[in-house]
Amino acid sequence: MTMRIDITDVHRRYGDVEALAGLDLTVDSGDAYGLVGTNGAGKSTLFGLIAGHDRPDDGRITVGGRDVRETGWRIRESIGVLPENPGFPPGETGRETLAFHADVRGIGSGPGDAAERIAGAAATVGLADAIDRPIGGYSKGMRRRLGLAAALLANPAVLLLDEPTAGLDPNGVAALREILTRVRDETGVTLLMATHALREAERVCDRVGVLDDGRLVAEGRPDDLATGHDDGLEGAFVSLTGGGRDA
Ligand SMILES: Nc1ncnc2c1ncn2[C@@H]1O[C@H](COP(=O)(O)OP(=O)(O)OP(=O)(O)O)[C@@H](O)[C@H]1O
Repeated sequence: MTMRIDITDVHRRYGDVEALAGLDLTVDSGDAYGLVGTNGAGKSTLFGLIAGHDRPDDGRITVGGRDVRETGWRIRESIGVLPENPGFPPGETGRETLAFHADVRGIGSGPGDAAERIAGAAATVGLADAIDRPIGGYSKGMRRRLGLAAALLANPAVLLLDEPTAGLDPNGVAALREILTRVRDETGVTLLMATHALREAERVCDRVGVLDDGRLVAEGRPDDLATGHDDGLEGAFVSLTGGGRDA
């Protein structure tokens, strides 16, 4: 199953700060969309709203045509989230942590079902051999992949990835890219990825949107956006966001 994301005139204010200022954005079913923006542009705020952890002050967000505020847990099971820094207990094994996530989210109703999902998700992210080792011994890339396995447990139709490659070495970045490409090919999942890694967005995403001060200031295919800029997408980003003044 795959689902489209529609964000229409969404506002979210924190006191005087307007984190999202009338955001309109659509991610087509099965597309990979890269949301790039300056620090504080509103990316994490948007993810919290889509995942149903927070509510917009105005506007509407639908996933698969259903309002994320009204449809409760069933729609949220369709959305997998990889937070930038998933906190995992270092003394637990990967399997114990995934079992906890499956339990909390009610994944796997029949006997053996959750265990099967856990083994499948671990294999998908290349952690089958490490799944019974304590997470304290995992590298950053392995912890990120464990976070991805947790997000994949429910076989989501939509994946939200917040800075998935931040802090990873080039091998870790390549491994994550390979996994995401495979998951997309196999499941047709819709992917929305917030990132500062512009070259990665160029490689992975069908479309890229530039978020600045809570609004989308440009979007398109990465090569179209990059056209006319010596530094490709990076040059386009700098000129669109005023040189990254908050960085
Ligand atoms: N809980 C909060 N209370 C007050 N202000 C907040 C809160 N959450 C976010 N903000 C503000 O809203 C704006 C958008 O923040 P957000 O974290 O969504 O941006 P971001 O694009 O994810 O940034 P980064 O790239 O640094 O992670 C910022 O000005 C931030 O300071």
